[in-house]
Amino acid sequence: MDIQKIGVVGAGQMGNGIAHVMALAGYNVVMTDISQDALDAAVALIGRNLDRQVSRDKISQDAKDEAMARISTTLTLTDLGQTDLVIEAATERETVKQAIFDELLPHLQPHTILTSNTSSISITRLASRTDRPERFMGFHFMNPVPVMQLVELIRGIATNEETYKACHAVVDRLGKTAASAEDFPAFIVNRILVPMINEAVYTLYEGVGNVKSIDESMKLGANHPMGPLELADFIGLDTCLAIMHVLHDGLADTKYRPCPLLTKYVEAGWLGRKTKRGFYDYRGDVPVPTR
Ligand SMILES: CC(=O)CC(=O)SCCNC(=O)CCNC(=O)[C@H](O)C(C)(C)COP(=O)(O)OP(=O)(O)OC[C@H]1O[C@@H](n2cnc3c(N)ncnc32)[C@H](O)[C@@H]1OP(=O)(O)O
Ligand SMILES: NC(=O)C1=CN([C@@H]2O[C@H](COP(=O)(O)OP(=O)(O)OC[C@H]3O[C@@H](n4cnc5c(N)ncnc54)[C@H](OP(=O)(O)O)[C@@H]3O)[C@@H](O)[C@H]2O)C=CC1
Repeated sequence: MDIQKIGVVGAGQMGNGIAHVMALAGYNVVMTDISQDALDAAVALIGRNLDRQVSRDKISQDAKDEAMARISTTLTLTDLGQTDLVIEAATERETVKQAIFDELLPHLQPHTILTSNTSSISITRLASRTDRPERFMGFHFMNPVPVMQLVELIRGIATNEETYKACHAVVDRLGKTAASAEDFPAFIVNRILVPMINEAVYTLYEGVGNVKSIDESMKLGANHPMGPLELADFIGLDTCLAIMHVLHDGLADTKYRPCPLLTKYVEAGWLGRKTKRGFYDYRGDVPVPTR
């Protein structure tokens, strides 16, 4: 199947990264969001990230200019009607994703593949409520998208081989590595990574360490590039909590119980870097631990 035009729903940190790498690989991209501010911020950030790649001789100025010219934005979801592949990267809430699919589906061409960048939600369940479960799958990028090599591909129970192969070919064209994961809660990476983050929050909650000592211990003691609390802020605490709920509900095992302190931060609206406060406060020149 020949994929040329790609729709990206949600212009947050994942949506902008997905649009960036797709445009750089030569795909035409239409990005949509409910907020014009989010779209403007995403385009500006893509421009800055591409500039950095130019300044480090990773790409040419022409490649940057061509990539920017391939990205268009719209507030109207139905403008994605002429795309060959849609990647939904909106907020990690099933009702939000469901409402997007309900509005979008009547306008999609029959051949269009619909995918979700969900971190954890059942692909089979999302697919079952669409008109194309055989052309639906999980297309899970890692953050930051321009840097991370892996893309998890998750087939729902009904996903057909042609859809899987077409998505795999897109990952290949991006120069990234596809890993197949079965459709169980949070797939592979987040099944392992997010309980580790949740455990770091319990370590903080129980007073075993503070934010600085926990992050430093894991960076210097386990060679992680970021400490678990810094990483949680980077991912978004709302997303981390949503993933823990999916694991807890989907596997019915108390070992996945979300830490009450993680819930508290989300209740406060302290969602990490994107709201400028989480386990660190980012409002000043340097991040300051909040505990
Ligand atoms: C929740 C989910 O569903 C799944 C997930 O994504 S889980 C999260 C997975 N991601 C991780 O675990 C990331 C862990 N952190 C890291 O790997 C590193 O800290 C990092 C790559 C983010 C930054 O690395 P660093 O060495 O500290 O910083 P730095 O040297 O400034 O950056 C390395 C490169 O990344 C680029 N980069 C860093 N942050 C970036 C961003 N947000 N967007 C685009 N590019 C970025 C830099 O430009 C630099 O590029 P070059 O090599 O071309 O020069
Ligand atoms: N953060 C991460 O590290 C990773 C996240 N993911 C997944 O990617 C998805 C997006 O996450 P992320 O980018 O971090 O989240 P963000 O919160 O950064 O961005 C989500 C964006 O979606 C927008 N949005 C909300 N509702 C709609 C809608 N109905 N139509 C269009 N856009 C909408 C939000 O707008 P507004 O802000 O106005 O609500 C926001 O701009 C989630 O499913 C997440 O689990 C996958 C891999 C890694």
